[in-house]
Amino acid sequence: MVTFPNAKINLGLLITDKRSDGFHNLQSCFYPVDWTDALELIPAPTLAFNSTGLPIPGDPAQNLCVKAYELLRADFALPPVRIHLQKNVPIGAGLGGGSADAAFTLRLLNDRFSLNLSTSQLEDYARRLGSDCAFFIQNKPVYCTEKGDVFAEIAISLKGYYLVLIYPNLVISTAEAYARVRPQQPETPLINLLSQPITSWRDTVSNDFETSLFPAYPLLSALKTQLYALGAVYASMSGSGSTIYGIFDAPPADLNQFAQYRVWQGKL
Ligand SMILES: C[C@](O)(CO)[C@H](O)COP(=O)(O)OP(=O)(O)OC[C@H]1O[C@@H](n2ccc(N)nc2=O)[C@H](O)[C@@H]1O
Ligand SMILES: Nc1ncnc2c1ncn2[C@@H]1O[C@H](COP(=O)(O)OP(=O)(O)OP(=O)(O)O)[C@@H](O)[C@H]1O
Repeated sequence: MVTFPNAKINLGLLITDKRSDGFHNLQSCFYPVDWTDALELIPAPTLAFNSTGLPIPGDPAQNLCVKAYELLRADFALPPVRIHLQKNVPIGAGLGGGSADAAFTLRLLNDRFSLNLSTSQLEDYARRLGSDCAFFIQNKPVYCTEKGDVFAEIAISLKGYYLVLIYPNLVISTAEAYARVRPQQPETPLINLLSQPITSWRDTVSNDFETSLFPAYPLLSALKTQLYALGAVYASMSGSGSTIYGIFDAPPADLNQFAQYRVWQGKL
């Protein structure tokens, strides 16, 4: 069985306070994007994992796909499998790539071995693997709060818009990015700002990680400025970076200026 774990972008990201467990509460909208890895799972004599494509730092035995398998094997009599991951989505990019791989592994195992786990049970397992993981179980636009793993409906559709993602070959660790932020309660909840027309977002919808990361990495704010200069209706950093995205009414004319970076473009 093969599936295609996709990336996400954050439409706004407000970090409101630090929790007693060391994590941060946030407000954001997660929006799925069609930049994908490929994940294959087949029964095998022993558990095996390998990946192709972008190199994944760290021990393969600690890969989030393996962790997802082991999490379910602790509760169910799962047979051994061979997991193959073709890694395309950049890492340390704010695109949730590793989290998607973990969530899609849970979903594949649930389907392949008829575990009959409900959506909310799968989300509970996903939460144990990472804050972003639970989103990828339903994988639809949501408003999220708390650690980024509690979801509410949001009436938002960017259908018809065009998205450009620029990954500037810069790995930003999520933990380090959180360590640099100063949490702050917003005057207006993000959901109210997102309910206004997208043309207003440039002045109202922000990503709090930009405040601490842009001074350290001027390239990131330069990329955002370039996307606005190309006509983006809205541009921002995704998650804890380093990907900068632009939302356009129509495909932008000239992306050659980003040739040295990894660029993804497509319809939303
Ligand atoms: C930046 C976002 O991508 C926004 O969508 C997410 O909040 C990050 O989620 P994630 O990569 O799944 O993060 P996790 O693997 O759960 O946590 C990595 C590290 O980030 C910090 N962390 C993460 C999520 C959160 N709400 N508060 C935090 O402080 C913690 O130091 C944690 O040790
Ligand atoms: N399947 C996987 N894909 C990517 N990274 C993985 C995976 N499994 C484990 N990891 C580990 O997670 C680290 C990346 O985590 P990090 O949260 O910074 O990035 P991310 O998963 O690309 O998404 P985001 O930046 O949105 O959180 C890698 O350095 C790697 O050690």
